[in-house]
Amino acid sequence: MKIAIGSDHAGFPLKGSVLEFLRKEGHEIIDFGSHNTDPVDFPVITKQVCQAVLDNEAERGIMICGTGVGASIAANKVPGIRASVCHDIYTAHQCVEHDDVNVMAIGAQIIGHTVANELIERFLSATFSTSEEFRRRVEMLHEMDNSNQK
Ligand SMILES: O=C(CO)[C@H](O)[C@H](O)[C@H](O)COP(=O)(O)O
Repeated sequence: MKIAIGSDHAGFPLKGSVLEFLRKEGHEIIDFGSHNTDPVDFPVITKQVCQAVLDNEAERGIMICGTGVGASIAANKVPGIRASVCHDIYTAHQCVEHDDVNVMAIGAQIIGHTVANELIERFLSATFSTSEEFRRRVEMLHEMDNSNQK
């Protein structure tokens, strides 16, 4: 799968092991930085990751900040993006199955690399349900995106 990934300075320490894991699993990666621990504002990198998903350069996005919170807030402001902080296994797959989440946010100050890799594996292997109820709800989210753009 093609994955767009990014972090801020707080997420950078976890990004290395995540990149290694993604490569080992055979994923194609677009890395939008950060490439060191110099302070960088998470909305800047988050927007780039989200744009790559919207442009179909990547099928899913992964953002790593300190807590995952700032990145998920920023990503959810981009029309067409549905983002979630995923710090437990159930959320990591259910958010895709029910809500068609396309950007996962994780916090390097909250979880370690082993948990991060397992969460990412569950997120990437999940697929959106074909059930009408979930499709209907995500369609409502699209409508909210469109009305907010006006
Ligand atoms: O977690 C974050 C936002 O939700 C950020 O990654 C930062 O860790 C957090 O905002 C703290 O900022 P700082 O510049 O690292 O002190």
